[in-house]
Amino acid sequence: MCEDPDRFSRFSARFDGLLLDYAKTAMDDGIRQGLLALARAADVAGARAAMFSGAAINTTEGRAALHTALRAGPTAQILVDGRDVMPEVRETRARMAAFATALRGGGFHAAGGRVTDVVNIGIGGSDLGPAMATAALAPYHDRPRCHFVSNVDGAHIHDTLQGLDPKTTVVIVASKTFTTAETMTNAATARDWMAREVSEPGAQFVALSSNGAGAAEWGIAPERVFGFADWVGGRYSVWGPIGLSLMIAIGPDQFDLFLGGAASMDTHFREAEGQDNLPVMLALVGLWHRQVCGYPTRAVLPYEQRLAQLPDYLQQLEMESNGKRVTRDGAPLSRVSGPIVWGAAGTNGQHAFYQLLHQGTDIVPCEFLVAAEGHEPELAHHHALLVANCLAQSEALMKGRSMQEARAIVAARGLAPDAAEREAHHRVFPGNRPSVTLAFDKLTPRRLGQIIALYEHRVFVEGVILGINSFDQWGVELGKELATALEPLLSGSEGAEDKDASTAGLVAFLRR
Ligand SMILES: O=P(O)(O)OC[C@H]1O[C@H](O)[C@H](O)[C@@H](O)[C@@H]1O
Repeated sequence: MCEDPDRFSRFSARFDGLLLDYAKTAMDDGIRQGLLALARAADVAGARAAMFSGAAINTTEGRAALHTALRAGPTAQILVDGRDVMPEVRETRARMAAFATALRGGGFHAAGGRVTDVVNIGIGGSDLGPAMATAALAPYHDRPRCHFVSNVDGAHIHDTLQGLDPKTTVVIVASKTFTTAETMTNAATARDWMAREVSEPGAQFVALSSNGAGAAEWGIAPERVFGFADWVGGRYSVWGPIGLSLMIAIGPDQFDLFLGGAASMDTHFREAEGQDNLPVMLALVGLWHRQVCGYPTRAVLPYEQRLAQLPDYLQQLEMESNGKRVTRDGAPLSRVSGPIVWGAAGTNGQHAFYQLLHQGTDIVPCEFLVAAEGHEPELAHHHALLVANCLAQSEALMKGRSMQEARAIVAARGLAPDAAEREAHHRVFPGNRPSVTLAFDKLTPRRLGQIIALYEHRVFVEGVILGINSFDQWGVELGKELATALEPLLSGSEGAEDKDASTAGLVAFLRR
């Protein structure tokens, strides 16, 4: 892949301020044509049209997957079961904006006056999206500090609430179902904390949920409940009410730009042809690596500290969507499921796990993300070093270092021949390790919206070609059921005799 001087122009695609470079993969014209033919054969275009139209494509749950409606423009009309859903979407967005504006501007009065801190309590899709996006857009924050609590481990809520003033804190309970055990446990703890100093704690609680009745029963007044339909999947929900903490942090105008970015990616995904279509090409490269080359994992490596949570976010988006063992019809999948997604921010990962990326025996396709510009012009030298590191890594993965080159390096050290030969082996890099780079001008709200939507559509295309339903998540159920049954065993009210030996032994040890 190093020799062809035209590779970059032939194996890259652009949209707006984004550039997708996949020239550092083993892709060639023939492979790309074959993959595009595969997409046509799987009728990706038809599935895409069905998704955007509001058809019930989430067949196992009998509902649409219409997160794109949450970011659709002011004139859009989208019918679900014959009814236009957009008036309600717009009305909720306007209510969110009014609430966020009041909270940011001091129009909302907490017991102690102006709100200083907002705590979002949620887990999975009700946490990862807003937490990731809020961290990503830190340069655009100008009002209350936003905190995120997800883990049922009491340490999480304890450490977050410590130091906050209940009289100037607003708690957002984010849960599509309003039944998730972790979230409801944390929400009750937050309410107790607030009740110690605030006479009417319910007035400082907000609910984001599809279960309006559940929120009302929990004591949150309807004016502070922001609802959404069941056709918004948890991991696709940052664009609507679940994004309220982000909207509070950056303001409704910047939030609109975030939505506008995603909407522009939607249009690009619907209109761009073949290899010009970024989500399609990202998906096809992913399928090529996983299904054809057989690489089991993919590393996501943002060279942007504020995107440090992107790998976590993408783990849910991709692995909960495409980690399935049966097709839409319930037949066993004749291929492997989507890859294991993992990663960390560069340059930190370089000093941790890149050793394996360069010299381990498994090949891990890497996905680098990097911006041309940072938000700290006074620290431009940091940014130059950051970008140099990003490009150096993909270059090193591609080029490697031959035994001959390693020998030359070792020779300069004047070692004895045996020792030199031994050491040279350690200094060989096999190279030809594939990577993709998503480069962009600057991590603005619009660009972040585009990047997230790009990944959503990539997951969709991969799911369609694999023939699976990317919008359900039955695989998380069993653990939840068993946890409910185990809790009384751990609190000691029931014996663990019926459990397997390992579980019973662990219960006995952990119960003390
Ligand atoms: O928003 P909630 O209903 O509380 O659900 C939170 C999360 O929990 C579930 O177990 C699912 O695996 C996730 O897709 C979901 O986002």
